[in-house]
Order: sequence, then C-alpha cells, then structure tokens
Amino acid sequence: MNEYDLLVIGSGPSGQRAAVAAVKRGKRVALIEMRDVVGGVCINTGTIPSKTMREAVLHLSGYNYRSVYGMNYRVKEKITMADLAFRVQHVIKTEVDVTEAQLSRNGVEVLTGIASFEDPTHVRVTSSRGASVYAAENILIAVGTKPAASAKVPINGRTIIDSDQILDLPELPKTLIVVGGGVIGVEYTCMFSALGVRVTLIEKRPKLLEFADQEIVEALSYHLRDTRVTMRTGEEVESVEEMPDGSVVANLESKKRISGNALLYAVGRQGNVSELNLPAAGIEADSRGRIPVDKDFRTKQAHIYAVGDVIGFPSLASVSMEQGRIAVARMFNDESVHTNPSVYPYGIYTIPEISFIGKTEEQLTDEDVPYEVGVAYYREIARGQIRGDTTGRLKLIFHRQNKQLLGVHIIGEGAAELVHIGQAVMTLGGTVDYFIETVFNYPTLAECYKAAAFNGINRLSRFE
Ligand SMILES: Cc1cc2nc3c(=O)[nH]c(=O)nc-3n(C[C@H](O)[C@H](O)[C@H](O)COP(=O)(O)OP(=O)(O)OC[C@H]3O[C@@H](n4cnc5c(N)ncnc54)[C@H](O)[C@@H]3O)c2cc1C
Ligand SMILES: NC(=O)c1ccc[n+]([C@@H]2O[C@H](COP(=O)([O-])OP(=O)(O)OC[C@H]3O[C@@H](n4cnc5c(N)ncnc54)[C@H](O)[C@@H]3O)[C@@H](O)[C@H]2O)c1
Repeated sequence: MNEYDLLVIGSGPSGQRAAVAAVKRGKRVALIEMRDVVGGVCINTGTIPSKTMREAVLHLSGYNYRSVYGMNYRVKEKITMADLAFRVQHVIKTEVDVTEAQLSRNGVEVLTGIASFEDPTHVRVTSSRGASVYAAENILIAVGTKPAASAKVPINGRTIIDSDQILDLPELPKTLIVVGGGVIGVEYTCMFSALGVRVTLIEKRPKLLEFADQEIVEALSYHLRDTRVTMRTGEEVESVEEMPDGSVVANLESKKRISGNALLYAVGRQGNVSELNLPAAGIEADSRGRIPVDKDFRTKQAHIYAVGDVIGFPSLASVSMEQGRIAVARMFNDESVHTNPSVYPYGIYTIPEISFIGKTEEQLTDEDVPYEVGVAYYREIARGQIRGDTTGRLKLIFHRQNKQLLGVHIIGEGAAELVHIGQAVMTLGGTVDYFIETVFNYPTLAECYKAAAFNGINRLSRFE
C-alpha cells in the first residue's frame, strides 16, 4: 500500500502541478506536505499574500486615482495592518480550498508530515501522529525555500521581520528600513510607501533589479523617489540592532547607521533541504540549499528529480509549475512535451507594475545585435487617460533588419497582463508589423503595442 509511481515532496506550485500531471498519466501519486495546509510559499506566505496586499493597498490608499482626484484622495483615511490582513486571509483561504479540491478531485493522496530520505527509494514521513515509510519508483523534490537569515540580524517577528512575517507587523510603522533591493524588497517598498510609510531601501549592488531593462528600472526609481523613498544602493547592511526605545538600527559596512520603527530583511532565500536527509539519497545541495539538476530536472540519481525554487533561478511560481510539468513528462519517458524558456515572462508587482519578456537593451548591446526600439506612453493612449495612469510606457525592441520582435518591456498599470500579447507574437516568431496590421479594441492599453510599433518603424525609416 505504501508504494507509489511518484512521491512528491512539497505542495507549492511545482509539486502540485507535477502531482496532477502524473495522475493524469494514470500514475499512483502521493504528495507530502509538512505544513497543515497545501499551497507552499506561493499561497501561504509569498506570492498570493503579497499580491493581495498590494491590491488592498492600491484600493484603500486610492493610489491609482490620485492623478485624477488629487494627491490627498483616500478611500480609507487610517489604514491599519488589520485592514490589509483581512483581504489577504480571505484570498489565502480560498486558494487553499481550490488547491485541496483540485488535488483530491484528481486522486492525489496528500500525506501530512516532514519528509526525509531513508535511502534513494524510501521516504520517511514524520508527524505528530508518528512516522511511516513510503517507497516510490520516482521521487520529486519540490520543497521550495525559506528567507535567508543572519546571526547579525535578530529577527523578532514584530519590528525586525522577514518577508514571511509581513502580516505579523502589529501596526503600520511610521518609518521602515528595507534591506535588499531584489524583487521582494522592492515590491514591499512600493506597498509601504504608497501607504505613506517613509521607507529607506538598502541594496548592496549599485543598481536595483539588475536583470530588468535599465530604462524601466530608472522609471521605477523616479516613482520610488517621488513617493519619498530614500534609496541607498551600493551599501551593505552588516548588522541590525534593537534599541531600548523599541526602534531599530541598521549598521552599514560604510559605518553609516540608519534608524527606523521597523526593518524588513529580504536578502534572498535558502533551499528547504535541512530536513530531507539528502546524503541518504546520495544527493548534495550547495551552500544556499540549491539542488543541482540537468535540463530534464534530474538530480545525480536518475529517478530523483528536483523542481521549483529549490533548484534556484528564476524562482518564480509561474516557472516552477512549468518545471513540474516537464519533469513528470521526462520521468515517464515522454519527450513530446516541450517548453521554451526564452519566452518565459517576468511580472514584478511594484507600484507601478513592471513586466517584460525577451532581451533587454543591455543584453542586445553586449551581443552586438542590431536593434531598434519603439516606445508608447500611456498618456498618449485614451485608456491611459481614462485609468489615470499617465506615467506608464511600453517599449518594443526589434531586429533592425528583419523586424523580428526581440523584447517587450512595460512599466505601468496592467503591465503583467499586457506583456502576454508580446509573448504570443514572440513565441510565433512575429515581427513589429503584426501590431501595425492588427486592429485593437479602443480604448485599451493594448493599443500601446500599435503606437510603439509605429514609433519604432518611424525611427527605422530615418535611415532609408
Ligand atoms: C514575498 C514573495 C512574493 C512572490 N511573488 C511572486 C510573484 O508575484 N510571481 C511569481 O511567479 N513568483 C513569486 N514568488 C515566488 C514563488 O512564491 C515561488 O517561486 C514558488 O512558491 C515556488 O514554488 P515551489 O513549488 O518551488 O515551492 P514552495 O511554494 O516554496 O512550496 C514548498 C513546500 O514544500 C514544503 N516542504 C519543505 N520541506 C519539506 C519536507 N521536508 N517535507 C514536507 N514538505 C516540505 C513546504 O512546507 C512548502 O509548503 C514570490 C515569493 C515570495 C517569497
Ligand atoms: N514578482 C515576482 O516574480 C516575485 C516577487 C517576489 C519574489 N520573487 C522571487 O523570490 C526570490 C527571492 O527574492 P529576494 O528579493 O529575497 O531575493 P534576491 O536574491 O532577488 O534579492 C536580494 C537582494 O538583497 C541584496 N543584499 C544581499 N545582502 C545584502 C545586505 N547585507 N545589505 C544590502 N543588500 C543585500 C542582494 O544584492 C539582492 O539584490 C527571487 O528570486 C524572486 O524570483 C518573485
């Protein structure tokens, strides 16, 4: 009874997707989860809570309508952490229910407890009710990550928190220090500054979000400064102290000291491998708990696969699900299932939102690819005026000779949805002419594609 075709460890997006995909292939599958609820970091502490909190912030602060009704426009005057938590808890509960129903409808057995390897084909599951050992032909490690910690940063869950503890903040602080200008740090900086919190963002690299197109990052930096965020790039936090008056101080390597009412420590994440007893399976993780895999997500052991955040970059819920789907196809010898990482999108839920696909101008310059750009500004599009977003922009990058679309970079309302139009064109090998020859609904933000294409083609025509 305790034998399966596939044992999945972890119920985040990669584990869930893999478990259901294997059942659809007629396999007997169990999914092991150590929390009381399924959904992983994605539903319980990361993606869903942060995106719901952002929506609550935008709604309650009236942020999107300030350009129309004035800077003092608010939907609710005194916004509390309880207001934000209320909406977040509602969405978490619904998403957990949906996921549980999906797993049970498909016949995935969920085992609650901590998984650890006995040997390469047996996994022990330990819970408060005792321990059982399960055998499987294939095992998928989908254990995700936890926030990186430092002995010099005394996380206390009240004034010094990591990104899993945002909703534990007892009240909105007047001032907040955010350590780490990665996606997590920047997204929360935007949310808190939209609520009127004075945020200091400290990032050790010279630039924020180095993987994004720098013109877009500069536009975001303008917005951050405009909402009174103090940015300290090129500065590293060495230690953090709680002061007797309850405030917090970040000590920088440069000997500066920065004080605030609270501090969010978001300097990256660490693979959840400590409970797994990986040596018993003959597998090793690196110093950040990441498990090495080949292109088919196989570890050193041919029947053990790893997917999702525990294998490292890009650590996105969207990509984690896709990795789960591909790994399952390969473990059951199906080579007919394909994926194309060059058209995986990025959605960064800053305020304003950023989304992109394909190459950045910096990458194309390094690769000596002859390209041209076309830009459309939301303020020139009727829907931009109607929505009250007059600062958004959409940039197309295309090949100068064959006009093939090479990249789409958007900052502004709806960016993460809009990018998928460009994704479809890129996936099908289309050119910017597609946007010129296509009729878009009016008035929509999608019209930005047409305006940007005309702009780019006009630039090209100067050389004819
Ligand atoms: C604040 C934040 C915001 C984010 N926003 C976005 C976003 O907007 N878009 C996006 O695409 N991605 C986002 N991400 C990233 C996204 O959440 C992750 O990429 C995704 O959750 C990874 O999925 P996973 O399946 O690898 O693992 P996880 O979701 O981390 O789930 C792993 C599960 O494994 C369980 N587990 C671990 N060890 C064991 C064990 N030994 N036994 C049993 N169970 C175990 C854990 O309890 C957990 O439930 C965000 C992340 C954070 C932290
Ligand atoms: N919208 C999204 O897709 C989304 C949102 C949130 C998180 N995520 C995922 O979660 C993962 C983790 O995000 P993250 O932001 O924690 O990690 P990260 O690794 O992306 O960023 C951490 C940042 O902290 C900086 N840093 C490290 N130590 C520092 C120090 N002592 N002082 C100052 N700065 C320091 C690093 O230079 C880095 O820029 C990411 O890989 C991301 O893909 C995705």
